[in-house]
Amino acid sequence: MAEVRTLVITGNGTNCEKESAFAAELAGADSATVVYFSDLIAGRCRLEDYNFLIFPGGFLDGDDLGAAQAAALRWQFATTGDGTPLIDQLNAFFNAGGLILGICNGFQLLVKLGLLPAVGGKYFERQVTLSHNDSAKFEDRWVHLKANPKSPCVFTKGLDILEMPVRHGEGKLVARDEATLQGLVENDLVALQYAHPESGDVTQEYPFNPNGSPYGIAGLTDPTGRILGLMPHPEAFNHPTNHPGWTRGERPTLGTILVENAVKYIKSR
Ligand SMILES: NC(=O)CC[C@H](N)C(=O)O
Repeated sequence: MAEVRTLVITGNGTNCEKESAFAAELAGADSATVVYFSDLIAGRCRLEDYNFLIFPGGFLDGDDLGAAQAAALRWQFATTGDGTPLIDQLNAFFNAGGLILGICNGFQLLVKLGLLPAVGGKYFERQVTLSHNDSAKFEDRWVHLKANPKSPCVFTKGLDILEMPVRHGEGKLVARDEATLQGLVENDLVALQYAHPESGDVTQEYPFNPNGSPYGIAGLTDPTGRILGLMPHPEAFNHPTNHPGWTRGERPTLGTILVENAVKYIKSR
């Protein structure tokens, strides 16, 4: 049984790193370490020592130039203590079978880095982006999600309807053209979609779809299913009392089930 060594990367404006590490601990990970991006640059921490990487939510660089845009450039061009490109470590981490979870701002980073959706196995090539919500304002509310049973995603395996909070200003998936969007759907890279709370059907209706994302896209995976990026916050629903309906007896599945699935997957290898 493989040991689950989780790394949560913080600094430059993330704000959900502790909750993300807590979610991994709760899910049974053997360790969950929070490190600053600067620790990677200085060579004090190496990605090869871990097998589960979490990019947490927040406001990297204050969302200047677009959410996670500056951070994506930092990842692309930074070199580490020994002068080698940091991106090589990330590439090697993924090729060694590591799992990657990007939550909200972390999802924006994965998309801008081109790690998602990687249609056709083309990694580190930006294919889509996440842009301003149709409402043109920050959306802070609970949403219903439907997991796509056909998706290869290891995080959403066996799941159906989930509930989680969203809190973002730039959550609408935007592609160059309709064919690109179709490619995501046809390749089952859409892992999670906003759903109507009553029918459970995928929805474009505001506010159930909080940002106007086409096909209700709330989360994407890559062709291997080992990367998940999503706008909602699974780590923020780690106990029944987090849910607004808990005093009425509502007990939906915790958001942290996504992290549990990841931990189980690594342990089963
Ligand atoms: N909660 C988050 O991670 C927010 C992401 C980003 N800052 C946005 O507003 O879209």
